[in-house]
Formats: sequence, C-alpha cells, structure tokens
Amino acid sequence: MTQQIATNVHWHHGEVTREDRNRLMGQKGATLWFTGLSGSGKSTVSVALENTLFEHGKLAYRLDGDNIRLGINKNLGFSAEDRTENIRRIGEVAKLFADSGIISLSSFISPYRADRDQVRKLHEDAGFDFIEVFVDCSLAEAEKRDPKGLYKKARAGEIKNFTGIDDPYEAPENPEIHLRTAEMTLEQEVDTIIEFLKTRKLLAVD
Ligand SMILES: Nc1ncnc2c1ncn2[C@@H]1O[C@H](COP(=O)(O)OS(=O)(=O)O)[C@@H](OP(=O)(O)O)[C@H]1O
Ligand SMILES: Nc1ncnc2c1ncn2[C@@H]1O[C@H](COP(=O)(O)OP(=O)(O)O)[C@@H](O)[C@H]1O
Repeated sequence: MTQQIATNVHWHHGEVTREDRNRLMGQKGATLWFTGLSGSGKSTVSVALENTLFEHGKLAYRLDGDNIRLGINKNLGFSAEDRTENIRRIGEVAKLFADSGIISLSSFISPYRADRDQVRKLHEDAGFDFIEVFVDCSLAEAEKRDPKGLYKKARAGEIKNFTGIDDPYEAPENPEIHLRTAEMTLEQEVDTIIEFLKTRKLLAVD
C-alpha cells in the first residue's frame, strides 16, 4: 500500500450523489476486472462486452493494459514493484469510474493476487461492486495464439520478465466469473457476463 505523502487533504463532496448519477445513467457504476495471461482474451472479451452493453443503452468504458501504459502509466515497467503500482493506480481510476456511474472494463494481466485483492478492498470498502473475471487459458494456448508475437520474442530472450515465461501469474482462487476461453465462444463469454450483471442488478436502477 503506497503511503499518503500529502497531509491536510480531504475528500470534497459535491451535491449530486452517486445514487443520482446511477439514476441518470439507468445503471449502477461498477468495476469488472479482467485478469489473465497475455493472449488469454481479456481485450477481445471486453471489446465484445462493451459493444453489447452499448447496443442495450448501457455505458461501459475500457481501461486496457497497453492503452494505460501509453499514457497515465508510461513511467512504469514490468518489475514486480511497477506492476503493483500499475494496478494500484488503475484500481483508483476504476473506482472513480464506478463512482461516476460507468461500468469500467479493466483488462490487465494483474498477475499478483495481493494487488487484485487490494483493488477489491478499495472498491468494496466504498460500497462498489468489484467483479473479478478470470480470463483463463493455458500458457500453451496463449502461446499458440500469440496475437502480438510477444511470446515468440520472450522465448527468444528479447523480452525479459514476460508473464508466464519468466515471470509469475497467480490465478484467482475465487473469481466471480471464470471464462475458459479455449472452450467457450466469445458469444458465450459475453452472455455469461451479461447474465451475471443482471443477477447483481447492475443494469437497471429501481
Ligand atoms: N514483460 C511483459 N510481461 C507481460 N506483458 C508485457 C510485457 N512486456 C510488454 N507487455 C505488454 O504489456 C501488456 C501487459 O500490461 P499490463 O498493464 O496488463 O501488465 S500488468 O498487469 O502490470 O502485469 C501486455 O498486454 P496483453 O497481451 O494485452 O496482456 C503486453 O502487450
Ligand atoms: N473464446 C475466445 N475468447 C477470447 N479470445 C479468443 C477466443 N478464442 C480465440 N481468441 C483469440 O485469442 C486472442 C486473445 O487476444 P487478446 O484479446 O489481445 O488477449 P489479451 O488482452 O488477454 O492479451 C485473440 O486473437 C482472439 O481472437
């Protein structure tokens, strides 16, 4: 947990409440957290889900590893410390999205269980839904797909500390949603998530 350095700072409350925003949006702000190996399908599933939600008048916003690392987190690499800081910052951003009434789709390898649990706590302590989605396929399958050619480079020693090759991935023990992407179609994966969101009553407000 990064220490608070600035002192004498306090959260400033507005007059429009979280519930007001949710009513305006006709949905409940929440965070879906996609975790899995590179090439497991995190981005593919979140893009398809965003499309389906949009078609149904629901607003989601994707926070994606590569995109975030080109901007807000461009000063971070892939050491364990930097991955932890990457996830910490994204967790805070996702929480702001949840507060705004938007459903954020956060797709990061997020290899460390403790880092994901920290983001979960951040959300749940503030009363936000945090839905961990384990995007699961074997290393062999991810390597066979190799959509960006990164496994090939990692095997050739051109990328160091590559998750699954010479860096760890700690699988979720109790994710809300478990997608086995070598056995399910993309459509089944999206349906599974939509059903879960409906069960949690996140796609409507009373
Ligand atoms: N060493 C190493 N290990 C893993 N991944 C690497 C590495 N170097 C670059 N990349 C590319 O960066 C993407 C992963 O970034 P993340 O922010 O999701 O990583 S992490 O959560 O901080 O572990 C990852 O994206 P995805 O393939 O979409 O997972 C890769 O494109
Ligand atoms: N059932 C499936 N779900 C998701 N992706 C799949 C599936 N079957 C095959 N794929 C392919 O696997 C690759 C996953 O890549 P990507 O979504 O970029 O993964 P990640 O974001 O986890 O790195 C894509 O080329 C996608 O077409």
